[in-house]
Amino acid sequence: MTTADGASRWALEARGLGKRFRRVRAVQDFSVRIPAGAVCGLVGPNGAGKSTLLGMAARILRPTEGSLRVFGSPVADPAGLADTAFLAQDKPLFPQFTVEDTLRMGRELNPRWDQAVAERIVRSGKLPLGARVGSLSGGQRSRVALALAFGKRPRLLLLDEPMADLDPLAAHEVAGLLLAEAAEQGATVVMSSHRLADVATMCDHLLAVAGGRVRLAGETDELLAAHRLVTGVRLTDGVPAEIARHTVVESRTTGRQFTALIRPRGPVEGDWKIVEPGLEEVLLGYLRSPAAPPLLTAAARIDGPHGQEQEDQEVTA
Ligand SMILES: Nc1ncnc2c1ncn2[C@@H]1O[C@H](COP(=O)(O)OP(=O)(O)OP(=O)(O)O)[C@@H](O)[C@H]1O
Repeated sequence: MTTADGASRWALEARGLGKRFRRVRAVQDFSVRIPAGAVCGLVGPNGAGKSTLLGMAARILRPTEGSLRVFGSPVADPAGLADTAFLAQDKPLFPQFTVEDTLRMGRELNPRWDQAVAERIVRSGKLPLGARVGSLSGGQRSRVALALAFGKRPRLLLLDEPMADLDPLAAHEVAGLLLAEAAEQGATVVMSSHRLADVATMCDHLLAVAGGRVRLAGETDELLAAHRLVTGVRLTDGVPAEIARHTVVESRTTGRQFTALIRPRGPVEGDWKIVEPGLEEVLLGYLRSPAAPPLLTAAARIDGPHGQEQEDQEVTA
């Protein structure tokens, strides 16, 4: 689908996407889309396929199944390369280069380079342009790597754990910088992270993966609003019948106390305490329960032969 000016509404569209490394299926049956302009958190346990997915979108890895489109063009089309910036987990930079050399390299390699943007990011961290990259702290190196990425003026910024090695203060600073630059440039950001607090504060979209498959995808608010956390005193063994008629993502019992994360299919009957769960409760529920059906909001879902099935939802407290 395209907008009035002909641009694709979707930054990423995966249809039946898969990546196999010999016997390992790192990504499989992956059908999802991320709208242009989203700041999307990519979350999941170690080995879930997050880096593989980012690597395919960044054109570093070639899909072995299905298709992947970036702003409507097949990922194999070299024309889209200039639109994408990728910040790998280890933020590769040349340690012998100064900050200034690094920005010069960015300028020489990228036809759309914006020196003012790159310098603003570096200067706002009070980094001397003459400092050698190898002498910088982890947080300062992250800032240089982000300057290099944003200097490209990308439409799509793919970040693999951008804040993993930062202290809380530096992480807060880098998060603010990232959101401000992304908003100013109108860029779409897909950012993998194990730091759920960062994802909750920064991201308006979520893509949760496990075992190379989509578990949750769509607008964060909508995903959370589709769930309820139900607690109360259990009177029978197993999941009480009035709860079992909803989609039960996860349930547990401690003594006589029963707790369940559900996707309500209508009003929840019975004497239960019912609240809307937080991001961490929802994510952990899905990651602990591989058999729970995935949930994709209408914006994230791709219908068709490779699209995921989704149940009808009716959310009521
Ligand atoms: N080059 C490779 N060769 C073989 N197997 C690979 C390769 N890259 C990734 N894998 C495998 O693919 C699966 C997904 O790995 P990936 O790095 O995408 O996970 P991840 O979600 O990014 O994990 P983490 O949170 O630990 O960074 C893992 O089982 C991993 O061992």
